[in-house]
Amino acid sequence: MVTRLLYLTRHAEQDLPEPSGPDAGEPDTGLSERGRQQAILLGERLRTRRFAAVHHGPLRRAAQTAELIAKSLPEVPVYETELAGDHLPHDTDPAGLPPAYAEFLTQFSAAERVDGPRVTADAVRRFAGPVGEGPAGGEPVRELVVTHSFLIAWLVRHALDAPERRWLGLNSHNAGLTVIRYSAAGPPSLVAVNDVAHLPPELRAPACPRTT
Ligand SMILES: O=C(O)[C@@H](CO)OP(=O)(O)O
Repeated sequence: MVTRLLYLTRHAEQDLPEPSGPDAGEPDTGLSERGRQQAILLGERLRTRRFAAVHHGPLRRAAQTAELIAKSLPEVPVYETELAGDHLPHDTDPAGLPPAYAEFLTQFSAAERVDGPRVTADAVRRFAGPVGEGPAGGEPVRELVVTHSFLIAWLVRHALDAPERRWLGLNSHNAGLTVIRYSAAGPPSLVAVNDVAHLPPELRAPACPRTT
């Protein structure tokens, strides 16, 4: 088995229009100008690493982030995958949770509570473990996944073997970097969590507010 270094980033800042009504839903918009700068800087930070692939979710904010990062990673294949999409990772029982978390969970439909955990379990099977084969010479396989806050929270929780409800409250910065190391020698280790050293202070957005 070959060690996998899984690089995870939440998409860069989204360009959000003014809310158009309580039932408008979340629009599938691309990046703001700040978001574009965040993505470019993350790409420059990753430029010296050798990646096997970049994967991104289908929504425009993730696709555009991946596209800008990939400009710094020529030769690296880029794949769109639903596994990196924005899904509720777990149908968490609100009983006993702090009221803010319980309230947060009420927004998800029955379908989202079934489909999200199923896709997320597939994502764990695909990304969260060492790989069967890799480059010669013992070099780890690096993959970058450009995704959304929920999947990063779930993979961090999974790496720590923390109770399932603890995905709540793990929030990611736009274009923040989390790196998880999976080897056959032991449990996953968190190499970096929500690292924004590549962003100047003015580009460090506050953490995703949804579950705080
Ligand atoms: O909607 C949100 O709060 C998160 C959930 O994953 O998505 P995003 O990272 O796209 O903001």
